[in-house]
Amino acid sequence: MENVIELKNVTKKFKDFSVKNIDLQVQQGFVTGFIGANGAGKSTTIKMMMNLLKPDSGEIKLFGLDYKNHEKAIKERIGFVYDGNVFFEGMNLKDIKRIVAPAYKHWDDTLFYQYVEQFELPLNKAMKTFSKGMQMKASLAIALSHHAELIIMDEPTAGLDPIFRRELLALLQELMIEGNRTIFFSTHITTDLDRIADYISFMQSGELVFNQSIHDVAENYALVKGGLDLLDRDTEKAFVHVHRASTGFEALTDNIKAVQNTFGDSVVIERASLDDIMYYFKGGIHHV
Ligand SMILES: Nc1ncnc2c1ncn2[C@@H]1O[C@H](COP(=O)(O)OP(=O)(O)OP(=O)(O)O)[C@@H](O)[C@H]1O
Repeated sequence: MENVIELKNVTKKFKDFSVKNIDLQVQQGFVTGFIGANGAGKSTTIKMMMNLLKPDSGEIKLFGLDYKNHEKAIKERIGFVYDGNVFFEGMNLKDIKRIVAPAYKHWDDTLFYQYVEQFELPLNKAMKTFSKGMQMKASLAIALSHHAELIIMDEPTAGLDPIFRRELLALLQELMIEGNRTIFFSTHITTDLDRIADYISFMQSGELVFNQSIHDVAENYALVKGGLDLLDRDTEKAFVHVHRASTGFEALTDNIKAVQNTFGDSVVIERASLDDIMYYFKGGIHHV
């Protein structure tokens, strides 16, 4: 299976924060949701994938190509959407299209106008008058109109109303029918991912905690509830993190089998949501 995105040991250091030793492979033909708390390093990683930021060390390849020698060829194949006004504020969508279209070999005017109509976007109004949702739609219409094989989005659903968010997810699903497309996007709305993601990449404090299929995440992680008397130095090893309350404990495990072997029927094991997983990881790996 071809890796559309490949990061090998990628590191980027800022004054107070680093993205560290990221190894990530994104396979062709799947949707990957990129999750993590505020400031985890998602946007920094996406910017490096887009060559908007240079890593201090490590290797980044898109479609097996590096940016040093193949920037134009790579960008031709990517549709990039991010939360923020990419375009010149005073311009309208028609002017922007006139500038952007010639940059792409596979630009499709018919498709562009189809999205403009579908997203109900005005062509002659200055972009600065657009609402956040309209700006996101405009950014999407441009990104989708050159038959990109890979769509990379940084929080595309942020600031969108629930109806358009759902429409956007349906649109992304439709785009995936073509088979060889790949979508990689960051989001804080993890329930969106239950609808469309095949893989989940989870970043915390500048490190990639995992990149797993949504099926494996469900198989590997669970919430465990039980009495405090069950916890000791050894039994706690089965957990990523434990929360204690006077009524008992609640913990996240990444090893359901070990929990079953250790505790048997004396604990309750429940499905962990992506939010649960992020919440417990934030508590830190806690083996006593
Ligand atoms: N150019 C920069 N110079 C210095 N620090 C930076 C720079 N860009 C990002 N950072 C810092 O890196 C950290 C990670 O930021 P980043 O935007 O990658 O996180 P994120 O996971 O996308 O967060 P959010 O979900 O809130 O958008 C933050 O602490 C931020 O302040």
